[in-house]
Amino acid sequence: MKIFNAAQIQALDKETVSNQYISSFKLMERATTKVFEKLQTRYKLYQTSFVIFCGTGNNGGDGLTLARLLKEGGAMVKVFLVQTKKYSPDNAQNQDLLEDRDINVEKFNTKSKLKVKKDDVIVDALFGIGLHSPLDEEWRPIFDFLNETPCLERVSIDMPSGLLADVTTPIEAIVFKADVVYTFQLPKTALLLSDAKEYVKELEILDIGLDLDYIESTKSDAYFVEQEKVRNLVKSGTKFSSKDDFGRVILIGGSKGKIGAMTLASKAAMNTGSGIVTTYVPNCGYTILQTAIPEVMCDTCAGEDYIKVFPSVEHYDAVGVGCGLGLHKDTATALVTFLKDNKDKKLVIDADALNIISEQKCLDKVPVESILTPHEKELKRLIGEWDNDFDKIDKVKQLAKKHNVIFVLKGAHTITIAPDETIYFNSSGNWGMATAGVGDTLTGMITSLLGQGYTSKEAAIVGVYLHGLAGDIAIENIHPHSLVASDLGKNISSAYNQIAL
Ligand SMILES: NC(=O)C1=CN([C@@H]2O[C@H](COP(=O)(O)OP(=O)(O)OC[C@H]3O[C@@H](n4cnc5c(N)ncnc54)[C@H](OP(=O)(O)O)[C@@H]3O)[C@@H](O)[C@H]2O)[C@@H](O)CC1
Ligand SMILES: [K+]
Repeated sequence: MKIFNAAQIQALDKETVSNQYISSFKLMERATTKVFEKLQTRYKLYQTSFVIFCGTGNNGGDGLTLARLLKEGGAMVKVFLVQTKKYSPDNAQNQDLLEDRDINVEKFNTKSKLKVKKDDVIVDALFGIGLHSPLDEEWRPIFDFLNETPCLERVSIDMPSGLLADVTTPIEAIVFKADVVYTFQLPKTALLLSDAKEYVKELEILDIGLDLDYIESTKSDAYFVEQEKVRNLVKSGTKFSSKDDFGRVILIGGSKGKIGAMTLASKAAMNTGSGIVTTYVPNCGYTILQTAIPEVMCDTCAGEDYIKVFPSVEHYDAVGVGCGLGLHKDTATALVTFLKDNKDKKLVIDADALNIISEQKCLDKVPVESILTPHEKELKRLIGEWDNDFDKIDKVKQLAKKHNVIFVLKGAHTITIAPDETIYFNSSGNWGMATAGVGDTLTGMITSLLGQGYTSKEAAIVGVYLHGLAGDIAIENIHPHSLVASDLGKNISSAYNQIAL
């Protein structure tokens, strides 16, 4: 699914109205009906009272439409409407339709005293994608009230008001803190970034039937990766496949006390479908690995507790480096030599291998089309501080382009950034996955896919999605708090099955 900026969405809105021969009023009704249907399943309408805050534009128009639909659905509804001289035409038309409906509509300004009861649902329909700059300070008392007053839940239509869709919103800006945001048709970049975590606790994208031809023909560099995209990329075996067809991969890493990372990565590589997985660990890991995973071959180096020499990787289709590797200076020297000696080998680089690359300042030695999978701290060591998420993405984009490598920035919507400056936000996964070893599992999975013949970009996109989906399937039976990295490995098979459906 493409991600559009606000201007592109507004153009899409116009194209839809023109190509589908409908009025913008009808489109608003269609969009809001989708929100209404969501609220209908979220709450028992006849027992719930909604206080809807409406702005002066079409976001406010959605709020007014919703008020009518909720009232018809049996809910109690109260509307606060921003006082102004000029409302958008669809907003004004929906105001007219509220007359004689026994809905209390109260006009307010930034100095007004508002009232919400503790079991009301607050609906924020103040500003949507028409917001052109951060809100003025005069709005602070209103938003402080909306964000702090006790209520049942906070719902935003399209955008949490105050959040800009496709450029950064300053940290101190005034923004509504939504429990759930129902956004129309396509996600907006700001909704997917961790900077917005306080404002978007849950996100749902509602298909409102906007013009598909326009979406198809409009260029975008950013995508939201969903199941359908991954389904089209996943390869399957044939009756005559042999283990050689599924790639031979090697995972290099481990140090005393961190062999578990290699166990997780190797097991995940097997479960993702590699024909043959070899692990290369220091001596202390040999018995552990051979006992833990009979399917994996184990090779060791001269070092007892850490890796002193890297192996030859000539005969492998893909190489994963870094899980549990440690930062011993001999390991660091060996890694730098390894990078220099294997310029033509695409690598998956994670954890301490990334930390060593930062310390040794040798990103330029990383083979082209390698995949780097840093979490936030590892990324900071690589690129330094950033001002905000948009700045972070820009910096990584430049680096990916300069070195011709892929970055996988692990997080809530793990972001894959390719050297051609395309960006992929992942849609699968859950908070239970914020636990040790989950990154090692991902490294094993991506390495496996690379070994199976996926391009680097595909391996990253598919690996990240599959990994998140395995986590989502795991929490069907395990509480997110109790999820551990091994649960992901166990559910890769179910994730494949679900994608194939
Ligand atoms: N996409 C779709 O297909 C569909 C979209 N739909 C809905 O339309 C919404 C977009 O509506 P929209 O364009 O009318 O803009 P909206 O967000 O209501 O705000 C406009 C008002 O805010 C004002 N304003 C702006 N910045 C400001 C600031 N910093 N501080 C103060 N004021 C500021 C601005 O003022 P002005 O720019 O005129 O000076 C204007 O008065 C979209 O989010 C979705 O909910 C659905 O109905 C149907 C399908
Ligand atoms: K809103």
